[in-house]
Amino acid sequence: MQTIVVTAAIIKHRDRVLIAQRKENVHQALKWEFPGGKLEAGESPEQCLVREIREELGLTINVQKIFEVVSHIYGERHIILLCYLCRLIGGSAQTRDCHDFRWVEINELYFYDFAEADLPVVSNLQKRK
Ligand SMILES: Nc1nc2c([nH]c(=O)n2[C@H]2C[C@H](O)[C@@H](COP(=O)(O)OP(=O)(O)OP(=O)(O)O)O2)c(=O)[nH]1
Ligand SMILES: [Mg+2]
Repeated sequence: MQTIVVTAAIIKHRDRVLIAQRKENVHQALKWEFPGGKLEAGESPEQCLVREIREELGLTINVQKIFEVVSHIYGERHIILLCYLCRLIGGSAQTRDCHDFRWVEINELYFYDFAEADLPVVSNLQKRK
């Protein structure tokens, strides 16, 4: 089994959080997630998140602190998901490398079909609201 390290950004802005929908024809296609991606060689998790959020949504963020670490197995893929609280510092979101995105209230997160690894993160966000 392969283990991959993935970063995910919880970007809160005016009582809403940014969620993204994964593209068609990728792992977990069309599921909703906290945007981010795989750590590349030599990169810190913070650098990875800043890069991924620019690539996928065209936004500039500050990575603030770790919120949750999730270990999840999807068949033959084991992911370690590092979820960070982030602050938006520039840009307005565009669908550069995602299918869609939404700014949603924390109590609306339940309406979206999230990737399985995100379910504990969604419920923790709702608890700590
Ligand atoms: N970014 C992100 N990935 C997640 C979340 N939940 C979840 O199960 N994943 C999984 C889906 C994928 O198997 C893996 C992340 O891969 P990815 O496809 O986003 O990676 P990437 O952005 O670097 O894209 P690529 O270069 O591989 O195309 O983690 C989440 O909330 N955010
Ligand atoms: Mg990604």
